[in-house]
Amino acid sequence: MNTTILGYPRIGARRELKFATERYWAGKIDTAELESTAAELRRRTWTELRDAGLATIPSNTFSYYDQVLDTSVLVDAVPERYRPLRGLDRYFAMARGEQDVPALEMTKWFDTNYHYIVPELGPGTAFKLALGEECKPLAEYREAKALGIETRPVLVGPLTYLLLAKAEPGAPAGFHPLDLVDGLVEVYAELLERLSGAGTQWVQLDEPALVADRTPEELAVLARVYRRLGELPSRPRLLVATYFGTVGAEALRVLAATRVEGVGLDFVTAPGNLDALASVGGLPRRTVVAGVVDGRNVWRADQERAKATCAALLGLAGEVVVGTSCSLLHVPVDLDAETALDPAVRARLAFARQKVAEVVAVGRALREDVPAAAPAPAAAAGIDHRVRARLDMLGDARRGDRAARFAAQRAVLGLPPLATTTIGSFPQTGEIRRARAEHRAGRISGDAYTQAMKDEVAHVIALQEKLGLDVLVHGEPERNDMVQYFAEQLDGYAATEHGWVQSYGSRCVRPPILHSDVARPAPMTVEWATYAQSLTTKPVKGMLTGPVTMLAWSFVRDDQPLADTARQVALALHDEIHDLEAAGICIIQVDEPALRELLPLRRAEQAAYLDWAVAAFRLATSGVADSTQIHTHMCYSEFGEIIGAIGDLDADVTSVEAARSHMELVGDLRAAGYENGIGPGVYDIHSPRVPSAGEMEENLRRALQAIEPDRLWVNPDCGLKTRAYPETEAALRNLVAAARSVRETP
Ligand SMILES: Nc1nc2c(c(=O)[nH]1)N[C@@H](CNc1ccc(C(=O)N[C@@H](CCC(=O)N[C@@H](CCC(=O)N[C@@H](CCC(=O)O)C(=O)O)C(=O)O)C(=O)O)cc1)CN2
Ligand code: MET
Ligand SMILES: [Zn+2]
Repeated sequence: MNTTILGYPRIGARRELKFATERYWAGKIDTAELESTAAELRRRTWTELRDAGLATIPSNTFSYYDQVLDTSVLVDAVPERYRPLRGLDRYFAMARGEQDVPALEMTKWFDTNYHYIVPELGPGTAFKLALGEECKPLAEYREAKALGIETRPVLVGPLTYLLLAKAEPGAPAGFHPLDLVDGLVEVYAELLERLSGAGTQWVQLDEPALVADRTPEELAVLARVYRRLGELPSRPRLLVATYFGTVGAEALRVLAATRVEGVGLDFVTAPGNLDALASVGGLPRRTVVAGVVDGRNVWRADQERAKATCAALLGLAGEVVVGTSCSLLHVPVDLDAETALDPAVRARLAFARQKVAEVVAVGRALREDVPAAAPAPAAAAGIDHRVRARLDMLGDARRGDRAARFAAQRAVLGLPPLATTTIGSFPQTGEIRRARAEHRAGRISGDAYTQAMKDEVAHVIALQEKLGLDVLVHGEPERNDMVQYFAEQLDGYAATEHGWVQSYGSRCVRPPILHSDVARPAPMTVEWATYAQSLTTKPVKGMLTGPVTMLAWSFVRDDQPLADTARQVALALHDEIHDLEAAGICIIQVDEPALRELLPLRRAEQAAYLDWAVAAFRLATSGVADSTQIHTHMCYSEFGEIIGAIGDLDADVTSVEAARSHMELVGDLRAAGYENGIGPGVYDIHSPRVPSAGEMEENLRRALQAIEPDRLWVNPDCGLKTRAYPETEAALRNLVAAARSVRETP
């Protein structure tokens, strides 16, 4: 039985790529050194996969920043403003921006916490294949081959690429990136011919866009793309990989009518793929890569079940290949690196390396027709009867009337129109992280660590007063991450030491593992908030992470509905909010940046999700005084489908990422009936670039066309933790100046 995986983490078991890239950006190493680190990581991955006994090994799963950006560079979809730059400098400028060239947009990759760089296309985009060393899939294929390893290059499929792209600013109204399909397909055709010339046997074209609802026009494009590629006289065999959901029968029928040799289907998220396959009469002469090992969650596979799924497929496909449900990019590298996990939890886990072994084991069990070696993973989980009883008793979660709240808050807070604030975090400096690492390693005491963080809070408060911000934050220095920090204090969650997963570019997260019932043994943030508030007469916002985001950015138990788990987290937050309120904190922000992320890809499933997601937020924020102002924050999103839900959260103020999408959102929110405060991010914090006061002022004036000044808040588009102090201070100074200037001359 053939075995494969759809992709592998590229950041390195010890985040080697992250550190090398950041050193390159800081000018501490040169291109050659960065490239040699990258080559070493690729070599290790390929040899490890080969040595694990995997039959077919993917390549071109490496990236310096993002695979969609790689594709843009590969097909020369490089907007004019980056053209004066070359090579890696151009590549990183597209990803991160430079002082006078803003970055491309970045957004969520489907329903994951991975972010891709959005291609910007226009009628004038002329696709052209990058050649030589710049032709990355070919270069990587040859590099692996030189190591004696035959690989299957992985490409973003043309349809998915175009569907993820956006029209460049100023493109004619009727233009859609899909209009460019013919030109793009010719570039893929040329690439396939070149790969074939180099000896490539199989190419994987990732088309996860096929698991969302697609129009007949889009399906027609799908047909056009794969008919053309299928007809090429000399080409590798084509595996069209889908993942994250159920492929529609229509899309499968389209693929079946082309010469595509293989299709990848996700049987973990979407057992319905079995029916979809059956409904088109199977794919009798094709290869089906059966995604039976979960590429997105960390639970050990039930190998007997995986084997049974593959066995059920045998009658529906010409060949069945045991595989992962998606790329392993979304899970940590190696469970063996974890030494401190509770053994009972650990026994239930598998990370990327272990998942490769699971794929190989299922393949062997099928081939040799023996039972799969490992027993089914032990069932969950600690039950907390008290939490369950409280949740059973809770009634309707609601707050007072909007107008009454607005008046009560105005009386208590007395804020100016266009109130200025930030999203919560201030720069996480090397010193802060070092202090935390020292504390973790036992080299400094808990008291010394706490003191160092308090000093940082005092510094952040003083800085905000100096800058003249209206609503202050404590800066979150004590938090390693906005989810992990809370997870470490809640029962039912476990944290990893090395379980890093790429979130975007060089940025990684260690998603905690939610394995049992969640409960809050003690207040989590009250001391930090009250300490910060004691240093200033201006209001300090308390800062919490909302229930949906606490799930979206964790690995969550799959033995009960997410909605039930969300209510447990919401109850813990509810208690925290009441403790903050009792301690005199008048403004509390409950971040839900991942509200959009968990939205099901299929429209039919979205309403049910939004119901429980909104209910969890409302449960968390229910019962506070009218005069307590609840904020929420969202970022990285196409907000279209959730715009109604944002209103239903009924936060008093919502700050949203809008800088890279030019304030359109304020009007959209109002049009959807949202009446509370809005803080559209007036500048993009993901880039070190410092926007001028004039630029931010322009954004504010645009926003004022859709909202009254006393409902408009002025803030960056996300937290400042990834920035350094010099640019942060400069940008915030400009932000305050912009707000003042608009207040003075409306
Ligand atoms: N979970 C999550 N998902 C999210 C976001 C988020 O904030 N959290 N934001 C959005 C964007 N994604 C982001 C993801 C990561 C980071 C980020 O800054 N990550 C940091 C790591 C953050 C962290 O956990 N830091 C820890 C551990 C730091 C660390 O590695 N320390 C070193 C030592 C460092 C030293 O000695 O200087 C070590 O232990 O080896 C801490 O502060 O304690 C990074 O990659 O650099 C930012 C945004 C969407 N998804
Ligand atoms: C990814 S949303 C970040 C919100 C958080 N309060 C911060 O400022 O970092
Ligand atoms: Zn944010």
